[in-house]
Amino acid sequence: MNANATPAIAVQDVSKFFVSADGRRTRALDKVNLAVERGEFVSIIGPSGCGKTTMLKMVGGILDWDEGSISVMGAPVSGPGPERATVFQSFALLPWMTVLDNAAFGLKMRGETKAARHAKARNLLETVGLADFANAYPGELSGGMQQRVGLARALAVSPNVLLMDEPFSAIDAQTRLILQTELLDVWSQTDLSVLFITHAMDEAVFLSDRVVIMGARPGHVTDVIDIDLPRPRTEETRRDPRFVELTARVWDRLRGLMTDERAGAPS
Ligand SMILES: Nc1ncnc2c1ncn2[C@@H]1O[C@H](COP(=O)(O)OP(=O)(O)OP(=O)(O)O)[C@@H](O)[C@H]1O
Repeated sequence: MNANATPAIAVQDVSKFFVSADGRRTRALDKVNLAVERGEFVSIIGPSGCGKTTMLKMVGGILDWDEGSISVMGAPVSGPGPERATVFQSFALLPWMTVLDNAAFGLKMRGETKAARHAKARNLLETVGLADFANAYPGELSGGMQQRVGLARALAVSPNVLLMDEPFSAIDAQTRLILQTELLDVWSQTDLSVLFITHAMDEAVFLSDRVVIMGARPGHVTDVIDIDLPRPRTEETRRDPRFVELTARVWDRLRGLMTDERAGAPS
């Protein structure tokens, strides 16, 4: 990490309002501050509706905000950009395209030649363990395999910043653990900065350098927990007493927020 560089993602005092069908203006996010340093892996966790996806969409440049500023790699966000790629919960693959063409899709949008984009996509399919499935269609793959294609597609465009919106939540629990390790393997070989949304506390702790906890109504950052577990993280990490302790700390904080929410208290 270059300590002198501007953060990969800088969200400063950002507020967001939504207007409902009856014209009511609701504050969805309240003065959110968040930084992801270059090469850092940061997760956001928080109760349903606290604005996690809204945050990610704003950083991705597909949703405007009302107050504050957001910059990525030192430049103000004014729309989507080539330095950012997103991996979605729903995989968002095109069912009529082969795995290879799905992985190469972002490169096609950038106007790269077929030979160049296929060569790059093949490389990435190899990285995510799907080299033998290049000619298959998404419908022929398991959920875990489809999400590996989603990851290959995102990485193909060589982003600086990877935005991940609950990417493993539709995947069975065992495969999910394997994908977490695979993601860290890929990340450790790059200088990617990752902003990762999850509902799973153990996932947030296992993956991250820092876990950002958000409360709801309106969405705001309540805590940032440093995850001082050594890397590389392995299956041993999950049995480390420090891992258990940090996961419990995240849960204590979240449980407090949820209890406050049920009682109608501000968190
Ligand atoms: N397009 C929209 N119009 C109106 N309200 C919206 C819109 N999108 C989101 N909201 C509201 O903003 C708040 C934050 O939503 P968001 O989807 O970002 O939360 P979240 O933390 O990602 O939730 P979940 O964990 O359930 O996915 C919610 O109260 C939601 O109802």
